[in-house]
Amino acid sequence: MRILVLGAGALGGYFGGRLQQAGAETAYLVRPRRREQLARDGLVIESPFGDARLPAATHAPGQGGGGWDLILLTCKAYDLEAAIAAIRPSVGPQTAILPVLNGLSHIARLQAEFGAGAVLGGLAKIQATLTAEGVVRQLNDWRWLTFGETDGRMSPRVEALAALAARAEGMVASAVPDILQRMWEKLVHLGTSAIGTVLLRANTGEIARSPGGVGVMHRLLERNAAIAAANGHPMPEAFLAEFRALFADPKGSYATSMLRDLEAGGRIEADHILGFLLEAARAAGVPHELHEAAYLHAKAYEQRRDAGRLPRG
Ligand SMILES: NC(=O)C1=CN([C@@H]2O[C@H](COP(=O)(O)OP(=O)(O)OC[C@H]3O[C@@H](n4cnc5c(N)ncnc54)[C@H](OP(=O)(O)O)[C@@H]3O)[C@@H](O)[C@H]2O)C=CC1
Ligand SMILES: CC(C)(CO)C(=O)C(=O)O
Repeated sequence: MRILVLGAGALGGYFGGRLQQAGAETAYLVRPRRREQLARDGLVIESPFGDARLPAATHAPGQGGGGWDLILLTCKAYDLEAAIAAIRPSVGPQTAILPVLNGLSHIARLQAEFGAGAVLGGLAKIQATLTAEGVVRQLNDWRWLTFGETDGRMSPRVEALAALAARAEGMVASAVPDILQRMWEKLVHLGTSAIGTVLLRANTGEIARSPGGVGVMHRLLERNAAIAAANGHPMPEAFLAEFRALFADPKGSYATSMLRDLEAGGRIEADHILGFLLEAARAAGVPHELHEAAYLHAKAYEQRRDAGRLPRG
């Protein structure tokens, strides 16, 4: 399978590298700084499932050529428009686009641009980061990539990707017939975790050990589940039980990529995740004062960051 990976950050570097190791012909569409790192050091992965240093073929955005079976789209949401422009010349009639971004609204945007049939649904459950030195570091043993056709068909192309990924070390990939339901579940999971950890600037254990912390997280979980249900995606009871337990665990150290990005002074997907959920809560008539506070907190952070007034680490 020929795979073009947009971005060689945490997820693009990790899953792209693992699929490359499994035998895919892989190239990375990257901007100049990352391109220099990859040319100098190769694609470096540090992982509980085995470290790797792989040769990485790279192309500049917009110059990836054609003939790709799959484009793995791994940018952050705030880079989506630039990423669309970067992959456009590489999308042919046989190319499937698999975005692994958190959130939901990018699917409609990609479908509007490339046609509904070109776009798969996808989600990643992993904790990974790209260090300043260009190392893709997997932070724990989470390694799940889930994808499927948005119309639920188990098509030859999703089966082929699942078969390739089954040969890859350090990842568990599943082709599923209900990817939109899975993406809503991920949004409830991530949305609750991100609102809580970003608003309170703490991981789930630190929140659970603080007065009222478990109650706040559980209220958020219920409200996000109510939003999903109002959109036709009720959360299964087993899913809710798993996350109630996670958010109540005083020994937990669960954090989100949004909290990591914010603590590093980086850009965050405030509109795509927090703004989206706030709008969806309003539309569904779900109480949303916590959503409002989290979104406001994130937008005020962006103001401060853009003005260069973040404390120096
Ligand atoms: N990290 C995690 O643990 C998880 C992340 N996610 C989600 O996955 C998505 C990706 O996150 P993550 O991998 O952490 O992000 P990263 O910031 O680590 O990687 C994104 C990469 O995309 C590149 N990129 C963006 N736009 C372009 C472009 N136009 N052309 C070329 N390269 C581009 C960036 O390059 P440059 O360096 O040039 O900016 C960057 O290296 C997000 O939606 C996130 O919420 C989901 C689950 C877990
Ligand atoms: C759900 C979670 C926390 C881990 O996959 C995530 O998606 C993130 O950190 O962005």
